[in-house]
Amino acid sequence: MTDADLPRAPNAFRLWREAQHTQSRTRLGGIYYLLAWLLVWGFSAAPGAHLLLGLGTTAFFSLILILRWLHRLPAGHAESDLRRWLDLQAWLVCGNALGWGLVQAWTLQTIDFAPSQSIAAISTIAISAAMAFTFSMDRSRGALAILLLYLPGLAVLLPDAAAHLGELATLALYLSYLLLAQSRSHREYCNTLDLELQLLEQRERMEALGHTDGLTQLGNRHRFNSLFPALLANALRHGSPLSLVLLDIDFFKKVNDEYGHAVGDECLRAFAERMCRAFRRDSDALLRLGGEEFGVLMPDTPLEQARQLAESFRAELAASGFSCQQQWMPLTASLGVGTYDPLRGGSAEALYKRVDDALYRAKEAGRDRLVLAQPEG
Ligand SMILES: Nc1nc2c(ncn2[C@@H]2O[C@H](COP(=O)(O)OP(=O)(O)OP(=O)(O)O)[C@@H](O)[C@H]2O)c(=O)[nH]1
Repeated sequence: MTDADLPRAPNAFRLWREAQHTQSRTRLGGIYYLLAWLLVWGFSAAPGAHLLLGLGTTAFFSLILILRWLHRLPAGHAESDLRRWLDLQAWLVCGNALGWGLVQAWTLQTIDFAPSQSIAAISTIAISAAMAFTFSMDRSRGALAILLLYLPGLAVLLPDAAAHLGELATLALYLSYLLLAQSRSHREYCNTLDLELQLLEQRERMEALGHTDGLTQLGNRHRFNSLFPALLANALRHGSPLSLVLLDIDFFKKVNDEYGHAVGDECLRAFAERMCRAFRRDSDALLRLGGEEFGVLMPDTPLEQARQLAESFRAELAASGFSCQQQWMPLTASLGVGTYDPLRGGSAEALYKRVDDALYRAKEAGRDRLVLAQPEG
């Protein structure tokens, strides 16, 4: 998945990231339960005497291990799919934890497992500590999984609390430490996610700025250079025409010279706004190519349609001129229009040159006019 495919809305991004982290952080967890169980069983006083329990528990931990391994993330980032995936993964993790809690309780009350009690206890401490620090994506589910590791053992010790006061107090202390650590690692996880989201948004803003002309907010030359070949390739693939209009304000230098640069800027902004009103299709790309030169890329638009739109823009501009600071001044533009015909082929550079030549001829012929580009030779 590339950055362009990442979910854009913050909540969708968080959910998608949570699912990703949950997968990478919980995939291997199941193996430790299985290994710990084999140690507990293998070092008990009489493993052979508990063959059925030993094999059954081995099968249980193996099954959850396989299920956790096979439970792969959904391909897209549909919210309902991700939530369902997270729910099932949490069931598997909690089921694993409860299974281990029961093993721990079993060792505490079965005399044959007395020799492996410390193996079970160390394993519980190691697994729960790992859980507090790695399963930090979801605070309540992480806390539940930790509690499930300890509660069955505590339930066995509680009826004879007086005899186990020291162990119970230590366990309670350690459990509260774990829950605090898990809550803290959850906060840190959320902060990291916030930071990642901010970075992503900043990068998007920077990219947009790099493609936008600061004065008119139209796409800039950089945007044109990346968009033009892409739209041309698209036109070729779909067999549809792509029209290009180049527009150049006439005698713009005079506006600057007579009224000042600020009015010149205002004039460029007003020109861009008029373009936006004239070329309204969502698929049209409006660009400022530099100075007082503008362009419009019109996908799926035949020459005649592009000519009509461009011509009505020109006529309206010439009729209304430009008003600024309670002054009216004439404003006209020269235009070149051409179309890429996918049947004839040709490159982006060739189309640009044909339309630019047409614009030059419009200037040469006296300005305030539209000239059609020569057909592809
Ligand atoms: N105010 C302002 N002026 C700009 C900007 N960019 C370019 N210009 C000016 O636009 C003018 C373009 O002048 P020319 O290339 O001679 O074009 P023209 O005066 O429009 O003449 P023709 O195109 O031949 O009709 C120059 O004076 C540039 O300084 C800008 O961002 N703001």
